Amino acid sequence: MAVVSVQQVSKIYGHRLSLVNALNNISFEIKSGEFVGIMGPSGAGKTTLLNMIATIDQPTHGRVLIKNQVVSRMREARLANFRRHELGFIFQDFNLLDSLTVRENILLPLALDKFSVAMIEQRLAQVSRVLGIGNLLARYPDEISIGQRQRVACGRAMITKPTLLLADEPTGSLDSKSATELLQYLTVINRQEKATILLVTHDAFTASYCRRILFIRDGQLFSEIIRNGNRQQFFNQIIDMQATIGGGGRYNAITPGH
Ligand SMILES: Nc1ncnc2c1ncn2[C@@H]1O[C@H](COP(=O)(O)OP(=O)(O)OP(=O)(O)O)[C@@H](O)[C@H]1O
Repeated sequence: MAVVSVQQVSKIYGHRLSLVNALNNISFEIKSGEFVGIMGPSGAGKTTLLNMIATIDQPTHGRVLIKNQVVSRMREARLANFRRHELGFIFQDFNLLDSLTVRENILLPLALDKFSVAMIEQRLAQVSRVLGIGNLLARYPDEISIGQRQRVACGRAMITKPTLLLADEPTGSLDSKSATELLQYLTVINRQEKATILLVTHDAFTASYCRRILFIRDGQLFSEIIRNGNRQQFFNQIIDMQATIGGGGRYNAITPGH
């Protein structure tokens, strides 16, 4: 089943005299349980595309469906509810609240729902186990490492068991060891929790954990590669494609093998 269906989406920013065609008639689908990356040179339209799928922004033309619902035309009140139940977000800068404990941060998305205490505890235990943060629950964000903070942010994104986990440069603020750990956790989440994951990255090492990469350039789908062999081979394929597409990335690739 297609979890995400992007149908002939275009996005034009600006006014009559200064129009920017950020996305240009782009179409693709993401199936349930996939782990997909979006890559492309700076200005290619990656964030714009992620924002459309995240329901943060709306296309100028075309439509975006998530679980067969047209989110690109949904009214805000319904959208807020949809977002809260169906989507999980992981940002580069974590967005944790410093005045709340790790436990409170993770449970925040459940605050508006009426779940039983037993259900909440069970889900928290599950998420903490998958992410290895069970011993950090009583601490505050400034009492844990950067890598642990990103795992907590990941826990908060997962707590509602969202249909789709969206990540914008999730390893951008992490050192290579923490980045590797996070990517291994995302792989476990993808396999064990059957979470569909979509991430945007400039970094070939991060992208090599995905199973499929969509490359975009000038707001259009340029190419797509699917992982068949091991991660090192996929990493090399990604580097080759980056060279083909031109522009590479803003960040230096973290070399694999860490
Ligand atoms: N709010 C906006 N108003 C006008 N133009 C915009 C706006 N947001 C993005 N753009 C333009 O749309 C194009 C795509 O931008 P976008 O941020 O999606 O690219 P990106 O691939 O995410 O780039 P980067 O890798 O540098 O983050 C760029 O030309 C950008 O300048």
